[in-house]
Amino acid sequence: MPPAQAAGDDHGTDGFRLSAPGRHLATEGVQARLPAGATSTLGARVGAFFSATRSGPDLLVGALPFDPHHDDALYQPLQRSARPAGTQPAPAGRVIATAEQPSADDYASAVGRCIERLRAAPDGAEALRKVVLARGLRVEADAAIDPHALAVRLGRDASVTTYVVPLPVAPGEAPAWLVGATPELLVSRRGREVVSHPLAGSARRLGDGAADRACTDALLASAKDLGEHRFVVEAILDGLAPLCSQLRAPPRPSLLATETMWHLATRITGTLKNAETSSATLAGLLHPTPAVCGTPRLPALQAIRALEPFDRGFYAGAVGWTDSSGDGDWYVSIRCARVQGNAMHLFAGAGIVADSVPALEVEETAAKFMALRNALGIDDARA
Ligand SMILES: C=C(O[C@@H]1C=C(C(=O)O)C=C[C@H]1O)C(=O)O
Repeated sequence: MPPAQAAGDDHGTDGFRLSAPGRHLATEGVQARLPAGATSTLGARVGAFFSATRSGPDLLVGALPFDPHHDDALYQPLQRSARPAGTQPAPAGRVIATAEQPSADDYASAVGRCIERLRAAPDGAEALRKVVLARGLRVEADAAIDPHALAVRLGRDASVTTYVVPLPVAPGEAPAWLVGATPELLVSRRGREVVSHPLAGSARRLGDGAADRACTDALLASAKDLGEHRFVVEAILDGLAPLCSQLRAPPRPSLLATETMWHLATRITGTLKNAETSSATLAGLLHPTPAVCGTPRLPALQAIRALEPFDRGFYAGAVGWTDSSGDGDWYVSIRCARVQGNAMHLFAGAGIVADSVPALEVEETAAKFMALRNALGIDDARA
C-alpha cells in the first residue's frame, strides 16, 4: 500500500459539502489524499489510511466514480468548516449555450438497441435483465459557475441531499467539482446499524394533485417499474446478507417525492455481525447497484460502455464520508453536474428493461434534468 500523498495541485483543493435538513458536513483544504484505487479495494485502503497515526480531522471525504475499475478521489480535509451563513449569490452568470450529448433522438435509438439486447438475452442467472442508460446536457455560462451557490439553490428542495465534491483534474486545468442534489442513499453506517435507501422506478412530478395521484397510482402498480425496483433491492439484500445478523426490507416499495420527481423507494435496514465492517467496505461492496448500472453488474457495465457516447466519470458513482470508527454516509451521485469554469456537464439516466419504451425513457431523463435546470434557470425543452 503506497503512503498517502500530500496535497497536490492537480485537484480542486477545498470545498467539500454534504448537506440535508438537520445534517451538514463541510470541510476546507486537503491534509492528505487516500491513495486512489478501484472500488473493490476501498475498504482496505481506508482501513490502512486510518491505521497509520496521523494528525488532522478523523475524516475522509470524496467521491467514487461510476466505473468501479476506475480510480476514486477521497481525501482527509484540513479542517471542518461551519455552514455558510446568509444568502448566496446566483450560481452562474447567464446561460449562453446548451447542447445535448447525445441528442434525444440518439438516446432513444440507444435505448431501442438496449431493449433488443435485453429481449435477446437467454434465460438464466447470468443473462442481462436491466441496463441504466444515461444522457448528458452540456451548459455554458458567460461567467464561472459557483458550485457552492448552485448547491444552495438545489438545497431549496428539502427532500434531497446536496453535495459539492472537488474532483481530480489534469495538471494546469481549472478546478472541477461534482455538484448535485441526490434523493438516494447508497449506504449509511452508525456502529453496527446499516441503512440503504435505494430508488428505481420513476415519473415526473406534475404539480397537480389529481394528475400526480393518477401518476403515482400507476407507478405503484406498474409491473415494469416494480421489476426494475426489485433488481436493486435484491442486489443490496444479497450484498448485505452475509455481513448482517438481521436484515429488514418491506415487501413492497413506497413512494419518495422530490420537488420534481416521484420514485419507488425501499428502506433497507440491517445489523452488522462484525462491528469492524466499515461504511467504506459496504459502499465498495454495493456500488454500483442496479439503480445506476443494471443487472447482472458486469454485462450491464459492458452494455453501458457500448451504448453511451461519453465517460460517466463521477456521475452515478457515490459521494460521502467515513471516519476511523467506520461510520459514514455514502449517497448515489445522481441529479448532478460536473462543473468547471464556465462549463457544466449535466447527467440523467433511466433503468431500461425488456418492456421499456424509448420515448418514455427520453421523457424520464428529461424530468431528471429538471432539478438542475430549475437551479440554473434553464427552461425545459422537454427534449
Ligand atoms: C440514474 C439516475 O437515477 C436512478 C434511476 C432511477 C430509475 O431508473 O427509475 C431512479 C433513481 C435512480 O436510482 C439518474 O437520476 O441519473
